[in-house]
Amino acid sequence: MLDRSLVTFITAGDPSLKKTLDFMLVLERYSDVIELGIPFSDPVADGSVIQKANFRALKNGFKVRDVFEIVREFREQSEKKVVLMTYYNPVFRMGVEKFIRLSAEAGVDGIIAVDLPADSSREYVGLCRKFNIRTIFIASPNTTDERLRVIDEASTGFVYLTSDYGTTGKRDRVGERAFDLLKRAKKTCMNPVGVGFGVSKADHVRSLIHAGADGVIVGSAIMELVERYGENADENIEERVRELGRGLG
Ligand SMILES: O=P(O)(O)OC[C@@H](O)[C@@H](O)c1c[nH]c2ccccc12
Repeated sequence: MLDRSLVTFITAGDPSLKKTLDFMLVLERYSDVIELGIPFSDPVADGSVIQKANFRALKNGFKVRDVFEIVREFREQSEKKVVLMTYYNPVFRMGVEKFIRLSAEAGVDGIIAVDLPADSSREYVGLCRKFNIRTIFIASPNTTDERLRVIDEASTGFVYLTSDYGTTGKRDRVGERAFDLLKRAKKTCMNPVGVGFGVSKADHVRSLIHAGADGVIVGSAIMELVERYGENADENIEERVRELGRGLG
């Protein structure tokens, strides 16, 4: 699913469903995969920028079903890959099979269920295979090689490497931990690997791709623009994503 790819993340429904579609149509011109986040009331893996985006979207009345409608409308205008990012709770509440089926019908390519451990995902992975949805599981710097193998086996899209401990959010630099994990993952995993958490400058993108990453994921550096400019963020997003893409070489 990744090959020198820029993956761009936005939270669905912030500041509105209509603007989410507009932003996706900006992102798709400069990125290879769009990761669309489903707002959740207790986003424990997220730093303050994306937390606040979640709360704004929920306050605006976002419903999980809305995300399928956005993807359906996006599909009328673009063939770029779309991956849903969600906590497991909304999937579980809707019913796992129904969630995956509605995703597939809308034109979703993959799902990241961020708090579903790879080793308890058998049923979920089987259903994703059935509906032709790629699975993406997450590994972090403290993940052992043995666990990396389990994560790789459950994944069919790519393996998501978090650059650091803690939550999503911009960081000044890409630390050694990210490069260590990347090196281990490239040895251990059959899937392509993407690195996210803190990637916010073209230089970060360049150094990760140079170190062997198949893709990088950028979220907070985009969502902070939505926080600042709201409905009018399109041009700022375009400028930032274009600049980040330069790092792909
Ligand atoms: O925001 P950052 O630091 O650029 O990281 C990407 C991230 O936003 C996106 O992939 C994401 C948003 N919420 C998540 C929760 C868990 C894992 C990943 C995510």
